Amino acid sequence: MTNTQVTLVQIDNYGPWTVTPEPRREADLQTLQSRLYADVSQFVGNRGGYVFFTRFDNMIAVTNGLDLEDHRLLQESAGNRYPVTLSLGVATGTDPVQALSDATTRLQEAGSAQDEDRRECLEGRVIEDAHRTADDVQIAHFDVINATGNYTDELNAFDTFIEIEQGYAELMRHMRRAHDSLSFFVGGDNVIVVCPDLEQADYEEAITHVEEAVDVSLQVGVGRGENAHDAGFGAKHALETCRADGTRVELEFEQ
Ligand SMILES: Nc1nc2c(ncn2[C@@H]2O[C@H](COP(=O)(O)OP(=O)(O)OP(=O)(O)O)[C@@H](O)[C@H]2O)c(=O)[nH]1
Repeated sequence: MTNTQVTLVQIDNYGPWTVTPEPRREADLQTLQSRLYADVSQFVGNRGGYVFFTRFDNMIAVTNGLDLEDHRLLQESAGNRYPVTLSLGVATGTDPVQALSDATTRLQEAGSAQDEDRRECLEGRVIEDAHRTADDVQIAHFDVINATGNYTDELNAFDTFIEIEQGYAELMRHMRRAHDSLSFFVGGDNVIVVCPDLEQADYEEAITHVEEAVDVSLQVGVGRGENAHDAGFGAKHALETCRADGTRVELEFEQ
């Protein structure tokens, strides 16, 4: 059984900050957001976790292996180096969507994202070391089949982007509704999905659904591990097997 530890990272009072005392230059906001994401990703990634940029002002992380002390250090380090601060909500569970909902509720109960007095909150609980297992995280790494030949080398860069985004939008909605999973675009033609205990047939169903709905063809590798890196690394190896064998779904673990 999976037991995913999810952390919601929220920039405190960011909306008001972007327009105080007057609107700030957009390029500066984009630079701040991408540097902050890079730093959070490096901090969490060095400890075996994954962070997804999602909306940049709210980022979602899989943090199995990080304890509350690690979370506090992330807040302190970001607060020392950026003009904004971070609040963190943490929750765990067999269903990653439910874990994210619980993490979100904890932050919402601590105060609004635009409450001046809610700063550097850390709410929630992590998985005790003694309860961690080698199957806690299940990650699926989806990729558009031959995106280079079908899109990148054929269409202009914006029309390629539209095709890839269509595939992502359909996959993310379907995985959320039908399979209780969280999907994140990670660049190129790749989508990483944080899953509960799904099986080969679930992934085949999702790929068929996306193909029928928006005519985008996907392949997927799936891995498990004690943290996001281990599960995601297994998924990448399984995806290489898809590429080598021409298969659509590869699991790197026994069902
Ligand atoms: N984040 C991330 N991006 C990747 C990864 N592998 C490839 N990409 C991105 O995906 C783009 C397309 O690469 P591929 O997926 O290998 O190319 P493809 O033409 O779809 O070929 P096949 O996947 O073999 O069908 C690259 O330019 C990268 O931007 C990965 O593991 N992680």
